[in-house]
Amino acid sequence: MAPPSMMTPFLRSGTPSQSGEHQVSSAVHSAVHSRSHSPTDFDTSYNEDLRSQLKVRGLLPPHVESYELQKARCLEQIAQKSNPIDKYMYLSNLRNTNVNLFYRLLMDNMKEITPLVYTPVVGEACVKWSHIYTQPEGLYLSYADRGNLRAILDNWTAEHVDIAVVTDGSRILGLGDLGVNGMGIPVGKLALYVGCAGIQPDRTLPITIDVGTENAANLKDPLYLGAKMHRVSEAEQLEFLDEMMIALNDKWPGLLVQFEDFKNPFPSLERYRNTYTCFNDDIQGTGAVVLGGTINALKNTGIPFKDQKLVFFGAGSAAVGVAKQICELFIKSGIPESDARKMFWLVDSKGMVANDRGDTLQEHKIYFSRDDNNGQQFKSLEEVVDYVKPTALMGLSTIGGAFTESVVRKMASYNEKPIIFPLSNPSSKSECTFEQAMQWTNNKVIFASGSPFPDFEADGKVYTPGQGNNMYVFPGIGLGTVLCEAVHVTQEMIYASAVGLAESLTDEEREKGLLYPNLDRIRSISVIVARSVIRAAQKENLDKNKTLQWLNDMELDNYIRSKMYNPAGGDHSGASSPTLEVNGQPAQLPNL
Ligand SMILES: NC(=O)C1=CN([C@@H]2O[C@H](COP(=O)(O)OP(=O)(O)OC[C@H]3O[C@@H](n4cnc5c(N)ncnc54)[C@H](OP(=O)(O)O)[C@@H]3O)[C@@H](O)[C@H]2O)C=CC1
Ligand SMILES: CC(=O)C(=O)O
Ligand SMILES: [Mg+2]
Repeated sequence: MAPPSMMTPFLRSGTPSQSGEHQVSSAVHSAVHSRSHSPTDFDTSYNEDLRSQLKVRGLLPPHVESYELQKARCLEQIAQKSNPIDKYMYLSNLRNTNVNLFYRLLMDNMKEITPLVYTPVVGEACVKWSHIYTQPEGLYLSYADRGNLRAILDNWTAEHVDIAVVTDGSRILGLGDLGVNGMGIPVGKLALYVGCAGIQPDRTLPITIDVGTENAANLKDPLYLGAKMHRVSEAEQLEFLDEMMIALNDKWPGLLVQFEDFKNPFPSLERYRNTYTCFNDDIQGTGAVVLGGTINALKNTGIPFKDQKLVFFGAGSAAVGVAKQICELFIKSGIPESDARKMFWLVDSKGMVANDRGDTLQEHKIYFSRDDNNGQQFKSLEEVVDYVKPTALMGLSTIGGAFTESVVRKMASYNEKPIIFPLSNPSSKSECTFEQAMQWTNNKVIFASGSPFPDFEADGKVYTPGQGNNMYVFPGIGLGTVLCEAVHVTQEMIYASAVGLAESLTDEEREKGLLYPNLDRIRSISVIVARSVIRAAQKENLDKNKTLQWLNDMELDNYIRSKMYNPAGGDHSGASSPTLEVNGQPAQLPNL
């Protein structure tokens, strides 16, 4: 996302940035006119009238192009780049110079482009961030600026911000502490907010807080863009976050803050969930997306809930978030809580999580810690799988390849249809691949992974893997929260998003045994998720926008669609009137 000063046609305010606007626009294009141009003015699809209005006649090549031609050029250029990081950089540049074209391209080619702007390629981009950096794409809040954060927010000139995604860079995907190089994650998540749920691009704000890093390579790297210091203490970080939350809500009251990729995300979630409008995507969004897929997977096994046994490899924020959401499904189905929590076995770096293991368990592991292992301790995943004989195996460990052939074959020997979800990101950290899971289970596996894998062909049949990635829910959670102006994001709203997702499968998708809908339908899925979230917020009386209560579901869906950003036409669900403005007036859009 370009800073708003680089996106003039979307901006409703004419407020110049304190420092950036003149500098940025002159860097893009020498100021040959009194009116400084935004990069977004340079769109070859603009017709003659619009070119005149914008004073860009002569600055653009003469041929007025259809979107199809523009798209063909973009796709050709992407195809010509020989490595993923070059494709990522091309797309970043396109987003910063022609936001409409970027989002049309993304929306029309979700399956192909999402992996280039999100997992897996965003992982590589983050690792290399300080080396591939060309321009600011979000707000960097430095520890050195504590006490002054409110003033720094004024440098971001957007009049409105609906959603901010914030990371401290301490656990970027499964790649560890990347410090400020983690900026690729808020940028990528917000691109999906726009592409998947139609949040207005100029109302999104990627934030990376720089509170140090423990990444030794970054600390030594002369090109590293963050402060060369070790991380501040947990208490100091919380104090900094307190200041940030106050400042954000002062500048943009009621904005939604999404916390992302914190190594220890529990303290901030507990601290802010009942005070501000916020959620943690790794605990709650992941919990919801995996619950949604699990609801469909459990149906496919035909095994009653009470007989399900789930082993989690990894017992961090994502694993516990997922286990809690699935546990809630069991409880809501009538299984007593004391029995439901016993259907889960967690495995961390020290082995199976049990009360008598001899170490002090972190707070978040205690709920699912076993007390029925009669003193037996299991160090390896395989030992736990032998002991439990699970119906489902979930991977949220950051350990690529951890679901070995032996483990996966055992899952297949215990189950007619084993559920195996290697959910760690990016692809290099996936606990196994789709191909491996298929081959080692004789194609019986019910599968979803965090990062995308290609289809697998066997016996003349094409099998499609599920992608259990929170990208299926966080855009809709955000959209619903923003539209009904929910004051908090509650567990009921998160749970509702999962149920909405699970129910969004078409009959055809169900017949094929899919767990998640086709990604090409993501905009309509986000409408369903948003509606589910809004209804849940209304039930809890957390919605400030009461007018939506009067709408039936069809009317509410139409309302949601009408509010979704749509880049200048195209046959996308949720098409709304274009947002392009010229000198504060709605622009006549070219007929694309
Ligand atoms: N698919 C999706 O949508 C999402 C996927 N994820 C992915 O999940 C992964 C984990 O994220 P998160 O929970 O936040 O990270 P955490 O760091 O909080 O958790 C990682 C967990 O894995 C355990 N672990 C690490 N090494 C081993 C090992 N060798 N053997 C067994 N367990 C091990 C850790 O053990 P210990 O507790 O002992 O340190 C910890 O419990 C990441 O790869 C992330 O990309 C996250 C969010 C969404
Ligand atoms: C997808 C995601 O949020 C993660 O891997 O952290
Ligand atoms: Mg994450």
